[in-house]
Amino acid sequence: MERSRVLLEAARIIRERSEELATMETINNGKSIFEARVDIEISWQTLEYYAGLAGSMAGQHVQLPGGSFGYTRREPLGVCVGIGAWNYPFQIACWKSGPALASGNAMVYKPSPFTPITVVLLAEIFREAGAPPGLFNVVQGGASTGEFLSKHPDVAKISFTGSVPTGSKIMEMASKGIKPVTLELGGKSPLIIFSDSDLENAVNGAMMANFLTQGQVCCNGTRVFVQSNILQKFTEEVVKKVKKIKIGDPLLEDTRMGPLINRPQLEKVFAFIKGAKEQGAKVLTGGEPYIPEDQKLKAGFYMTPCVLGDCKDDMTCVKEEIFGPVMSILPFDTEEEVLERANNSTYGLAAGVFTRDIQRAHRVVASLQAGMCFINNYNVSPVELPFGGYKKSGFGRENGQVTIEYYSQLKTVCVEMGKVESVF
Ligand SMILES: NC(=O)c1ccc[n+]([C@@H]2O[C@H](COP(=O)([O-])OP(=O)(O)OC[C@H]3O[C@@H](n4cnc5c(N)ncnc54)[C@H](O)[C@@H]3O)[C@@H](O)[C@H]2O)c1
Ligand SMILES: O=CCc1c[nH]cn1
Repeated sequence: MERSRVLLEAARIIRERSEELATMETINNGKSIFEARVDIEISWQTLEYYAGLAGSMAGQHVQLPGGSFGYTRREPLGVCVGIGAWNYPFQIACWKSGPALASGNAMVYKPSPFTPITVVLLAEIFREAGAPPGLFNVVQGGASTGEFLSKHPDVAKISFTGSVPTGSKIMEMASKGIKPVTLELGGKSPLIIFSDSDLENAVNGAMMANFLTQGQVCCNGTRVFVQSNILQKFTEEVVKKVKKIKIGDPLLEDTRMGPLINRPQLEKVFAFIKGAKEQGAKVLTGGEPYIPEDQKLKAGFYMTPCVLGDCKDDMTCVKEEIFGPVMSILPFDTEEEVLERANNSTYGLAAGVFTRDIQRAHRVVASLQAGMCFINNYNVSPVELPFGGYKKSGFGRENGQVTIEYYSQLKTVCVEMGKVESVF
């Protein structure tokens, strides 16, 4: 209950300061203030949710013959390290610290060097909320700092959010110390639109699946499979909507797309679009540098959101994670065919299906190789639901009750009520 009170107070402070925190997150990352507000809301909800679980953590009591019994205790791991990506800086820190602190651990958190600011505010908020000094710590730095923390003998667990290559290195370092890891890695998720979908919903779902946070979202449904008989109508509607996305100063109320995180990321996205064109894809809209009118924004890393048509499964833009505002549209004919193509990826973070046929919806998600599946929506993140990947998208989960298991260890106590029967 003591941990619960600290988390609830931290959630209250975040709620009270949400406008200031959202503004800082926009400055930190470049995402629109509109989206940053949602991130902050999800963040305090996360702390409230784990505050609710903190007081009810319990083990099991197991009866054994002769009045003997056993019981289990759920115990903290110790010092947990959180290493975060730059796309949801404050929210990722709350997704990790909420369950870590609720379970009785301390946390050392390293944000991405591209977004160092808001997690420091989170640390101040935890202190103000009554967390003892040293319970939640922020260490700034890049790869070498992350490696130092991952190898440190006093660290009990590492929870990592980032790319597959870094995740693989972290797993290797953790293996030396036999430390548990949670890996929230990248994706190239499929979104399947059947012709019986509510078209307006499906189009809105595809927009949500591709263009939040300038397309820099791990679970984005960037391979949009559309049943051939609605391909033309769907594509027209999506292109119309994408052209209307308001790009510009992310601190303005009506902006929906700010700049990408940095110059290398922008150039990487343009290289994917160039490669897509060379491989035969057609740019239906966007994919160009965007120079805002406002003088002070001219050096920003802006681009117009892009839709690619005439895509094929073996194109690089369809196989690899772009991590930018680029949607690839792929036609399909049958359920069987689309399932095989959707699963033909080394990733397995998320997947989505739009259909009015509820039996088909459940049949399809049961066959999809992805940790987070959406039916008739995409990219909603309720804290009550576990989130995480299959295959190279990682393992372990964030959010939901199950995450307590990733931040605690189980002790079994066996109690003898009779005499010791020695075999010697
Ligand atoms: N599954 C998820 O929940 C999720 C969420 C957000 C982002 N991502 C993924 O993250 C990637 C983009 O983020 P990124 O560019 O920040 O990823 P990244 O792997 O480059 O960096 C992530 C973090 O790891 C640190 N790091 C880098 N090298 C390290 C090393 N050798 N040892 C220890 N730490 C190291 C970085 O400083 C940063 O804090 C994408 O692939 C995206 O899909 C996944
Ligand atoms: O980027 C992936 C999804 C997510 C949102 N918040 C943390 N991870």
